[in-house]
Amino acid sequence: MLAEAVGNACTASRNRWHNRPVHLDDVWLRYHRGTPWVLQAVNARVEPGDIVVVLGRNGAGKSTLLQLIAGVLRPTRGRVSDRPAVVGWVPERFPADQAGTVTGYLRAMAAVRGLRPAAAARAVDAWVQRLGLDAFRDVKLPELSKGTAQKVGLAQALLAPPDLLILDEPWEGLDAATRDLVPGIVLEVVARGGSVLVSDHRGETVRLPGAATWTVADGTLTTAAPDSGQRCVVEVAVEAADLAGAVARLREQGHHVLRVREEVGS
Ligand SMILES: Nc1ncnc2c1ncn2[C@@H]1O[C@H](COP(=O)(O)OP(=O)(O)OP(=O)(O)O)[C@@H](O)[C@H]1O
Repeated sequence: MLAEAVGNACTASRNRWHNRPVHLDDVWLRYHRGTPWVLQAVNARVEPGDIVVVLGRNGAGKSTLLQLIAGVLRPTRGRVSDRPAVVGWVPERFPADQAGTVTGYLRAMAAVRGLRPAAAARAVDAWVQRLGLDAFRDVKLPELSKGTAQKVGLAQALLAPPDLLILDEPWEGLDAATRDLVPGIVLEVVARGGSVLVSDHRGETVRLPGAATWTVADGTLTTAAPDSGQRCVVEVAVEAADLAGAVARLREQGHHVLRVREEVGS
């Protein structure tokens, strides 16, 4: 199901103009005729470079909204337009009841995303290493633990660098070590001009400082821009021989250097 959904999302959106905001125009969704609306009259845009955290209680409609933006669901009314060429979608629960091994599945997903076999193999190796999946390369998907399956779900979304990365509750299913990798992965997507949406019902937004927040409640969406006064601490390791120069450059660029210490374990 995921392969099909991702394939649909990719082909439906291929050839669209890159680096334009994704628009949601008067989007309404209900799952079945005659049932209550899950989302009503939603208008929003996701700019390139945006990080958006989607908040809301259980059942509020966060996953529904993310799936509409990913192109996995179609609005009942209204439209989602200007979705970029490569959309990475990580569902809340990776559907592990599929045939194949971890590497077999990931290579197939890389092919769905248009990677040639050599590039696919390189991308799979890189993400298998980075996400600590090496020991599970030849394990069949249904035999994976829930947390390991979630990592495969994350890897498949990153095989081709996504212009839009959509993570549904990444803090829920992933192990602690992988959760710690998520902010860095998000920043890499944004640094390349992509945008990222992350849903979160546990209030772990602190892991993504500088993000805009969207709140889903009673079928409506309320958006809030990032706090413009907020500052973040970035730890940067530099060569000791270049320390003075690096500190001077950071100060020239207007950054506040808080302290300098030796890197432990280097
Ligand atoms: N496939 C579906 N068919 C019918 N109703 C659905 C379906 N998926 C979700 N819903 C309903 O739509 C509403 C919104 O669900 P959704 O999963 O989007 O909420 P959520 O905010 O992501 O919740 P959670 O935090 O628990 O994941 C809920 O009432 C849910 O029961």
